[in-house]
Amino acid sequence: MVHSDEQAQAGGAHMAAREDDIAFRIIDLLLAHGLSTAPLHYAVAHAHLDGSHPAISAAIDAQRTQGKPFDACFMAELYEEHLAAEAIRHACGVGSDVARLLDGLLDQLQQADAGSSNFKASLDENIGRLDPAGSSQHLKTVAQRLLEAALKASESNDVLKQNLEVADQEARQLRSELARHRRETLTDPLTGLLNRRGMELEMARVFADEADGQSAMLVLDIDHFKHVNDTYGHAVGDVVIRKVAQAVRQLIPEGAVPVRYGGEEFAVLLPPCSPEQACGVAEKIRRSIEKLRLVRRHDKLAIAQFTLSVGVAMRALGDDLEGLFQRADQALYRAKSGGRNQVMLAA
Ligand SMILES: Nc1nc2c(ncn2[C@@H]2O[C@H](COP(=O)(O)OP(=O)(O)OP(=O)(O)O)[C@@H](O)[C@H]2O)c(=O)[nH]1
Repeated sequence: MVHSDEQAQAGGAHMAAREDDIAFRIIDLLLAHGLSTAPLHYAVAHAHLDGSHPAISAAIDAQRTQGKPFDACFMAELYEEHLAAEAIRHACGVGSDVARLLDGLLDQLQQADAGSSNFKASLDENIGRLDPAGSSQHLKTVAQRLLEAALKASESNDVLKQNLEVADQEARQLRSELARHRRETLTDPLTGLLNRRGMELEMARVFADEADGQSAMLVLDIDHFKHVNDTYGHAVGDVVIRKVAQAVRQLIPEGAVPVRYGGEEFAVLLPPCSPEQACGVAEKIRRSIEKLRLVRRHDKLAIAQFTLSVGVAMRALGDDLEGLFQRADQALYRAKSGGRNQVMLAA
C-alpha cells in the first residue's frame, strides 16, 4: 500500500516536472517568435509541445521549413482549425450534462414533495374523522405522531428543494456563460463577424434552413492587402479589415450571414434573391470601399485608396454550402485576374 502511494506520488511529481518543463519551453518558443503569452498562443504552443496534436506540430514544422512567418495570424489559424472545435464540444457537453442532471433532480424532488404533501393531507383527514371521546384516543395519538413526522419530512423536503432551486439557478447561469463562450469561440475578435468556425456552424445552419430558396454567396477579398500592410503597417491593415467588415455589415440585407473566414477574406450568405440583387449588394459594398479615404491618426498620413474584389454565386438545386462557396471563390479569382476592384458573377 505504502509502496503504491509512493509510486503515485512519484508519478505525480514526474508529471508536474514535465508540465513545468513544457511551460518553460512554451515561453521560450513564444518569446523566440516575438509572440505574447496570450491564452490562445499558449494553448497552441502547449498542444504542439506536449505532443497531443500531431496536426498542429506538422503545420508548425511546415511553416518553419517554408520560412513563413510564425506570427499571431498563424497561431490564430491553428487555434481555429485544431482547437476551437474541441473547446466548443467540451463546453457544450459540460453544459448539457449539468442541465440534464439538474432537470432530473428537480423532477424527482417535485415528485417527492407532492408525495409527502398527499401523505400529510390524508393523515389530516383521517385524524379529523376519529372520535376524541371514544376508545380510539390511542389511535389518534399515534396518528398525531405520524403527522408530526410527515411535517418534519415535508420541512426537510422544503429545505432540499430550496437548495436545489439555488443549484438550478447556478446551472442556468453556467448555461448562459457557456452560450457566451460558444458565441465568443465563433466570433472574430477584430471585426465581430463570425469566424471560420462560425461559418462552418452558423452559415451551414442557415443554408440548411433555406434549402428551398435561391440564396447567394458573396466571397470578398481586399486587393493587394499585403501592400497595405507593408506600406502602412499591420495596425493600419487591421483598421482596413475593420472598415471592410463595417461596410459589409451595413450594406447587406436582413437575414444575411457575414463572416470573416480568413485574414482579408470575407464571405456573405445572402437570403434568397435574384442574381441582379446579389450582384447589387456586392457592387454597393465594392463602391463604398473604393470611396473610403482613411487618414493615419498619429501622423495624419493619408492612406492610399484600397479596393475590393467580389465573386458571386447563386445557389443551384443540389448545391451544398462548400460547392456554392467554391463557385463564388472561382468567380472571385476571375475578378482578381480581370484587374481587381470588380464584381464577377459565377456562370
Ligand atoms: N493587418 C493584418 N494583416 C493580415 C491579417 N491576416 C492576414 N493578414 C495579411 O494579409 C496579407 C494577405 O496577402 P495575400 O494573400 O498575398 O494577398 P493580397 O496582397 O491581398 O493580394 P491579392 O489578394 O492577390 O490582391 C498577408 O500579408 C497577411 O500577413 C490580419 O488579421 N491583420
